[in-house]
Amino acid sequence: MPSSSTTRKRVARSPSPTYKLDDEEDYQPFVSVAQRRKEKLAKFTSWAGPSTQSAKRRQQEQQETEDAEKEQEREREQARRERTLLVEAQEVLSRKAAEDAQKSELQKAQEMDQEILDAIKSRRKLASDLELAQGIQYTESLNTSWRPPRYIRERSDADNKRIRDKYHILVEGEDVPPPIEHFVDMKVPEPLLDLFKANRIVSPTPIQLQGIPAAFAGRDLIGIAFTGSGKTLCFCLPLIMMALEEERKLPFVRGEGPVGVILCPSRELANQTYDNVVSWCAALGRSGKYPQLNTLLCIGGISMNEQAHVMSKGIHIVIATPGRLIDMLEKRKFTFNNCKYLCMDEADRMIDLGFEDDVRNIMSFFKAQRQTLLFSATMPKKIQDFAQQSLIRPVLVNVGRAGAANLDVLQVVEYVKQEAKMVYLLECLQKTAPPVIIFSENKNEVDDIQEYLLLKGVEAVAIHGSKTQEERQYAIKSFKSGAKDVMVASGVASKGLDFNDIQHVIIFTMPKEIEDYVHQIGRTGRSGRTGIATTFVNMNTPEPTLLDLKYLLLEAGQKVPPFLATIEDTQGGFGTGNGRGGRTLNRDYVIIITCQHITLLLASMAFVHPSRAGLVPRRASPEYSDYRPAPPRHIDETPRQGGGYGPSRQGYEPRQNHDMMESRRVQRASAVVDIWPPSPKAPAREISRKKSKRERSRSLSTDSSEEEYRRRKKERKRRRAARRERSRSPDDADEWVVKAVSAPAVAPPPIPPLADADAEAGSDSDDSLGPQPLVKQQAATKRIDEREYGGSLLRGEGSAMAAFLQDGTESRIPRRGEIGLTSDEIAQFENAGYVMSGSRHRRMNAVRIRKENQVISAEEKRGILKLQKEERERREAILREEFSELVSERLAAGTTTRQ
Ligand SMILES: Nc1ncnc2c1ncn2[C@@H]1O[C@H](COP(=O)(O)OP(=O)(O)OP(=O)(O)O)[C@@H](O)[C@H]1O
Repeated sequence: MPSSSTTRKRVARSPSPTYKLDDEEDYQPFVSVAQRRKEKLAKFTSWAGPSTQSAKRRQQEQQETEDAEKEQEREREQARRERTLLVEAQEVLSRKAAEDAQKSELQKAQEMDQEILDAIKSRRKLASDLELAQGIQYTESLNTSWRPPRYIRERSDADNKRIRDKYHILVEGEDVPPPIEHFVDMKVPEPLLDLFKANRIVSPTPIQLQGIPAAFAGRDLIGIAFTGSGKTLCFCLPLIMMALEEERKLPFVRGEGPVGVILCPSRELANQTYDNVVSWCAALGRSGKYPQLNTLLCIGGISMNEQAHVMSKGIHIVIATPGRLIDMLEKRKFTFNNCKYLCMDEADRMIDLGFEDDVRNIMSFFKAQRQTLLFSATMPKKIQDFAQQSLIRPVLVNVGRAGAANLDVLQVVEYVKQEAKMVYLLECLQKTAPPVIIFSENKNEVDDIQEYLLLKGVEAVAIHGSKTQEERQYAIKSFKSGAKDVMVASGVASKGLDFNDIQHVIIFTMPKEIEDYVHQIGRTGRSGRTGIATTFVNMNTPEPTLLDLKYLLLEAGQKVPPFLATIEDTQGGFGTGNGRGGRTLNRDYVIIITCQHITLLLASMAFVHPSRAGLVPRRASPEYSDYRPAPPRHIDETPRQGGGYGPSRQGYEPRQNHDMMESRRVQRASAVVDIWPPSPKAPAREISRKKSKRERSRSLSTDSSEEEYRRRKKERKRRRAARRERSRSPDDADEWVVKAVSAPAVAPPPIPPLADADAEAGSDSDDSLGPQPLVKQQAATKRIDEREYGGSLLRGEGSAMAAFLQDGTESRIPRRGEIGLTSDEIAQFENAGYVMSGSRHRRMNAVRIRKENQVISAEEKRGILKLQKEERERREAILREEFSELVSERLAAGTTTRQ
């Protein structure tokens, strides 16, 4: 094989290189490119000489300064953190005070005036667009059929003032109706009085005793009274009475009504007012004396189908939240054609918290003048002023200061660090027994608190604006019924809700506005009971709020904790700047005085919401979930058929139906009915205070009549003394004076001339003393009946008197002294043909009946008692006998069985 034969050639290889690792002379260490560039750069800069070095120094110095500044800033930050917000706020305020001090008094006054002018300029009256556009201005209050009882009408102004002072009631306004201290005197229907009594409502509270008469009289009203003082009754009762009257005039048919509407800022409050009104109307209806009234609850979150039964009839009263009411009115579910009454509960909150446009919108649905009532426990002066401009001859009834806390609430303010609040809450709950309400401004916090309490085993429910209507209703219901001990709530439950006997209110987070605080603590200490309110504050609580709180505590005579006491008002009593709460009223007051002349000049000008003028941040409270901004309304400039401007609401209504409703409205307006119970008589205490007619006429009389009066008075005195003397004599024991009639009754002798009779009867018929003459002379043969004896006799009395004169020899006349005449004098009058006056005769009749009913003499009575005794003894004897028989039988039976 040739391949095998090939020989391998030897190749001489070059020797392998030798590395001299330990040779360091030529060694070049690896230097990265970046490093090399850096070195090169350094070389270049070193070539730049001494100027570069100085730049380096500068750089270094700069660095140092920066570091120092940073250090200082850090120290400042640390110091800032260590300082409380209160100190900071105080510094700001003192800086502001120093600035203010530099301003002249004139400048300050000008600024204030400018502030209020700005507010006034763009604010319009609370009236409908139609009224504003047409310049309709009502000058007279609504006319009603209610009149106070005569004795109250005749009461002097000084007496009225005395009553108001007694109850600490302040009133403003022209011709204010008198205060009335009893429901009966207000002419409240009897079925309601009974119901009130059953609910322990016996006499009116101060706001009621002045507010109800004013509202009954048809006056526009601003009612301010502390929480739990019974304002609800004060504005519901007049509406109920008005509805009763309208229904009586002409019963409401489907599509008619309502007569009046009550607006509430929250659904829960509307629900509660609805319950009250329904129960009061039901009591009236049940009595059978008054017609049944239909009340509609009109709030968001419920289906109106649930109330289809109400809608299918005429509606008398609507209780609503603004959003749903506008919705219903716009859908023409009902109209305000017959509506004459508008009440806003918690009115300041409604006007101030973003409902103003809604309220204005609602007002534009009214077709005629209405009676407007605004009620609240808090009513800053600005709102009062604004409201007064919008009302007609308003009466302002103020019990205590607007915005003052209820004095029945013990207020405790505690400094609790934010992180310690939750734990402290549990401890705080131990203070009292349930039920307890905890308020927090923040919905998330409300949920957190509820969760925490549930975890700790506390039966708690929560309510706030983001909960569904069912959840809200469940919370209220279970808390009211006592199934849950604690309710955690946001502001939505703070106004107007009347829970049973709340023991303790805990304010977890202090609300920014002091009015909200007043409403929140007002859930306890209601209708005369006492309660506790504990409020947590800390450095997060704004200083102005703390200041308001401090002044509120001072005003209510409560303990001010040291940390609150140290806070000083650096603005010298001129308020917190929010322009509303507590102490800020001073400021409002000053503004009103300094600007009084301007206000007068601007009386006809429109008003603006302070928020629009940039005075108060405008916000719609998120708690009021019913709040919807008013839809933009197109104001049509063309006058319409019905006269007026604005969107036509009549256009939707079928003409025929409208005509019918209109004619019914006119018919109702022209009808006159009287639903008021009769005027009660003046109670004894009033009579003693009241000047008698004679006294009054005496003050106007001449000298001769004065003499005559004295003579008569003397004569009366003499007769009275003689009567007393006789009554003391032992032989005067005979009770009855029997008129001696010698012959069968004859016609009465000729009566005195009528002129005398007139003179006698001319005085007050009820109060006149002595007998009354016959109206006309009777034929001698004619049998006389009651008619002939005058209309003043009650039925039956005349016949008795006729019988007395004609038939009876045994007829009796009253006891001596009972009518201020002796029996002889009476006999003389009787013989002359007089009969007794109405009031005296009534008494005589009563005595006669009593005597006639008294069928047994003392002798007979003794006989009866004797008989009764004998009868009792007889029966006892029988019983004894029966018993001894029974015993002997048993004994005999026992002996036989033993044998
Ligand atoms: N004349 C009265 N006498 C006794 N209790 C009354 C009287 N009038 C009302 N009340 C009771 O007082 C409680 C509080 O009444 P109401 O809710 O009307 O107070 P309010 O002034 O409207 O309170 P708020 O300002 O919180 O809304 C109710 O339970 C009510 O039944």
